[in-house]
Amino acid sequence: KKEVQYGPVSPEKRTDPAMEKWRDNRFGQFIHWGLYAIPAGYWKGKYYKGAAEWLKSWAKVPMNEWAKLAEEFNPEQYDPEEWASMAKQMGARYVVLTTKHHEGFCLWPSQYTDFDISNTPYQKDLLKPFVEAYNKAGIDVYFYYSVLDWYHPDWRYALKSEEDKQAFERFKTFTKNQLSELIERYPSVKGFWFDGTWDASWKASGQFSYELEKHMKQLKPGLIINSRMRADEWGSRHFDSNGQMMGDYASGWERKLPTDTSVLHNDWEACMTVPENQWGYHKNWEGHVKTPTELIEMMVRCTALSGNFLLNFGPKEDGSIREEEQLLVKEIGNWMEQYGNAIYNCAYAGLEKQDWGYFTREPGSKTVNMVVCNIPVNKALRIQLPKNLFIQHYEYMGKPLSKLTLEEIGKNEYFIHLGKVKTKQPFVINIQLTSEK
Ligand SMILES: C#C[C@@H]1N[C@@H](C)[C@@H](O)[C@H]1O
Repeated sequence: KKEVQYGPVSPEKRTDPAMEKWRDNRFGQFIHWGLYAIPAGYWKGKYYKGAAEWLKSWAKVPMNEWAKLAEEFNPEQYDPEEWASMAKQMGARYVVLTTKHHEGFCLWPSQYTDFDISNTPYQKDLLKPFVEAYNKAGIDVYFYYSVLDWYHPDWRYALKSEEDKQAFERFKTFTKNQLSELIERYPSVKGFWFDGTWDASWKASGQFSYELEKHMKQLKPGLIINSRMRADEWGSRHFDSNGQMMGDYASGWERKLPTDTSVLHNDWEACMTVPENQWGYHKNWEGHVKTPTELIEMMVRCTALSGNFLLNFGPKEDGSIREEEQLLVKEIGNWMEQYGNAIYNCAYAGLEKQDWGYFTREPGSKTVNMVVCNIPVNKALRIQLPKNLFIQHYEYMGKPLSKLTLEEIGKNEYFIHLGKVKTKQPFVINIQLTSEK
C-alpha cells in the first residue's frame, strides 16, 4: 500500500440523499454546446471527420482566429424551456451541460475571462434560463467543466520550467475562481462533470484537485463530482494509487460500456454519442448513427450493472435540435413511458445474466424486471435463480404481448415461454420471487 495523502474526499459509496437521487435518476441528457457548433465540423470549406468540438485542433486554427467565432455567436432560437420539455419527454432525470469546453468559451458571463457569452451579439447569460427551465421540469442540473482551456494564456500541458509552474499556479487560481463562481451564481446545481484532466500539468496537481474538491463540497454540501476531476499526489487518475475511487462516481466509461459485474464496487456512469464520435454539433454525421433501440439497450445494460447512462445531444449554433435527436426524444420517450420503472430507482438484480437481455431490480424489492432485447429462437427465456428462490408470479410490464407460460426445467431453473410475440422494441416481464416453494 502506498501512502496517499490526497486521495478520496468522500466515502466510496455515499449514502446521502443527493447521491441516492443521483442513483435513482439513472438516465441523463448530456449537452455539448459552444462556438464549435458554428463551424460544425467544416473549416475554410474543408470537411473534418473528427469530433466537431475538437475542430480547432484538427484544422490547426490559431486561437485568435477561433476566438473570432464569438463575434457571430447569436443563438436567437435558443429556447431552454423547449430543451427541458424535450428532455422530460425523453425521460431524462438529469442533464449535464457544457459550461466551458476545451475551447475556453464560457456560456455564462464570467468575471474571470473576457471569452464568454457577454462578448457576443447574444450577450445574455445562457446558463441561468437553462437551470431554471430544467429545474422547473423536475430535472437535476449538472455542469460539465473542462480544466483544459485552449484560450487561457496560463494553461500548460506540462510543467517543464519555473515559468510554467508560475503560470499554472495562476491557472489553478483561475480554475478555482470559475468553479466557485458557477456554484455561487447557480446554487441549484447538483454537481460537476469535469473533463480535460489528462495532461501532465493536472496529473502533477493532485493535492490541488483534492483541495478543490473539498472546497467545492464546502461551498455546496451534497455536491456530486465525477472521478475524472481527480488525480492523487502520485498522478493516479480517477482511482488513487491504492485503487480507491476519487470523486463520487467513476466516469471513465466514455463511448464504451462495462461488460461484467466488476463495476459494481463503485457508482459509475457511461456517456454516449449518437454517431461514433461527435459530441458538439457536426453538420455531417459519417458512419453508423445509433438507433433508439440500440441506445435503449445500452441504457438498460447500465442500469443492470447499477450505473447511469448519459446520452449526448449537440444543439446547432442557433439553439435548435437536429432531426436525429428529435427522433430519440420521441422513441426513447415512448419506451420510457411504458418501461421507465425498469430503469428509474433500479440496479443490479443479483441474478445470473442470460442471453435474452437484462435483469434489473429496485433494491430490496421482490419484483425483478426482465428486459428482453433478444428473443431466443425457441421463444423461451431461461432464468436461473439462487437455490433458495422460486418464481411466485410473472407477467408483462405494461401492455401484454402474448400469453406467457412458466416451465420449471431444473433446480430453481425455469423457462418463461413467450408464445407468439411480435415487437420491434425491447419489452419487460416482471417476476415476483419468493423463498417458499
Ligand atoms: C476527448 C474528449 C472529450 N470528452 C467527451 C466527454 C467530449 O467532451 C470530448 O470532447
